[in-house]
Amino acid sequence: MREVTASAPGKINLLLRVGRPGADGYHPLVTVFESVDLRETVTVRTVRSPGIQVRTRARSADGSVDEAASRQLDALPPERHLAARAARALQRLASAGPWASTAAGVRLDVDKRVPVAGGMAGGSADAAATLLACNELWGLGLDLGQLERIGRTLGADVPACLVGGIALGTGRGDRMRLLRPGRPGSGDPVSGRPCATSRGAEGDHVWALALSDMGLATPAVFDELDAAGGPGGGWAALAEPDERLTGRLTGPASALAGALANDLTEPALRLRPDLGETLDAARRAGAVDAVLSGSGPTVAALARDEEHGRGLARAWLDLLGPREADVIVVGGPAEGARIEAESSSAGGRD
Ligand SMILES: C[C@@](CO)(OP(=O)(O)O)[C@H](O)COP(=O)(O)OP(=O)(O)OC[C@H]1O[C@@H](n2ccc(N)nc2=O)[C@H](O)[C@@H]1O
Ligand SMILES: Nc1ncnc2c1ncn2[C@@H]1O[C@H](COP(=O)(O)OP(=O)(O)O)[C@@H](O)[C@H]1O
Repeated sequence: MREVTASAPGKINLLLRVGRPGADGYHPLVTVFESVDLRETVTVRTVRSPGIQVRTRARSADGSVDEAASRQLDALPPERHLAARAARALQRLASAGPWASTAAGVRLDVDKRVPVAGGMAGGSADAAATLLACNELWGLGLDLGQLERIGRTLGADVPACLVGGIALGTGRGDRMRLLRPGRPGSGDPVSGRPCATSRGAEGDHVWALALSDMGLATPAVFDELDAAGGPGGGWAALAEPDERLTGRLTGPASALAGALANDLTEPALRLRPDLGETLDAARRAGAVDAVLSGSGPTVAALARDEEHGRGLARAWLDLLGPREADVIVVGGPAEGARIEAESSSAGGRD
C-alpha cells in the first residue's frame, strides 16, 4: 500500500474585477489572489477495491469536526466532490501507464479547515492537494503547469491553490502569474486554535477572518451582479493592475490600505446585508483595510501585525457578538499546494 499526503491553502482575493459574461456564462476576471495559512489536507492511498472512495472531515474554525458539514460533503456524488473529481482526472492518466494496477482503487481522506462555501476556495484547495498527491502516488511526473491545466477544468480557483503566494489571475481567474511567492507555514490559524505558526517577517500579512455559518453560492452572487447590469450598474473594460498597484498589493500591510477592491461586494451584500455591518465593524475597529473574500460570505480584515489581528478579532466579537469559533486570525501569503508526507507498506486495505 502506498500513501501520500498533500495540502493546499485557502485564499482571499485582494483585487477582484469582473467583466461582462461571455456566451458560456463565465465572467472574465482580473483578480489578485493571496493564499493564506489555512490549509486543506488530503491523504490518498491505494486500496484493493476499485474506484474512488472519499471520506471528508470538515472542521469548524476552532478545529473541532463539524459532523453535519462532513456528512453533507460525503453525500455529494463523486462527480460533484472536487477531491473525487481531481482524483478521477489523474486516474484516467494513470490507468494508461505502469501504475495502472494501483490506480484502479484509491481512497481519499479530506481534512478541511477552510470554511465550506465561504469564498475562500476550500473545495478548489481540496482538488489542488488531490492533484498533487495523486501525481506523486502514481508517479505521473506532471509539472506544476500541467497540473494547472488539469486543475482549471475542475474549477476556476484550482490553479490559484496550486500556485499559492500572491498571484494574478486572468481569463476566468484561472491563468496564473505569480507575483510574490508564499512562505511555508503550518496551515493552522494563528488563533481560533493554539498558535502553531509564527508570522511577522517583513512584508507578511496578518488577516482576521469573520466566518459565516451559512455559505453563499458563487453562481448566485454572479447572477445577482448580472441582474444589476454589472458592477455599479455597468460593465467596464478590464485592465490588469499596473506596476504601482501590483507593488502595493505585494507590499507590506501599510501599502495595501485603500488598495483592496471586490466587484462582487455589492451583489453579495444584496443577498446578505449583514455582511456590510461586518465590513464596517472591521473598519471602525481600526483594520488597515477590509474586503469581502471572493463571492463571500467570509470577510477579511487586514491587521498591522499579529497582536493587532487578535485585537480586530476581539472587536468583531464585541461588536457583532458571534461565537468565538466564527473569528480566526491567519497569516499570508502562504505556500501553494505541497507534499506533506509519503509512505509505502506491505499489505492493503479497503
Ligand atoms: C468568485 C471566485 C473568485 O476567486 O471565488 P469564490 O468566491 O467562489 O471562492 C471564483 O471566480 C470562483 O471560482 P470557482 O468557485 O472555482 O468557480 P467554478 O467552480 O469554476 O464556477 C462556479 C460558478 O461561478 C461562476 N463563475 C466562476 C468563475 C468565473 N470566472 N465566472 C463565473 O461566472 C459560474 O456561474 C460558475 O458556474
Ligand atoms: N471538497 C469540497 N469542499 C467544499 N465544497 C465542495 C467540495 N466539493 C464540492 N463542493 C461544492 O462546492 C460548493 C462551494 O465550494 P467551496 O470551495 O467550499 O466554496 P467557495 O466556492 O465559496 O470558495 C459547496 O457548497 C459544495 O456543494
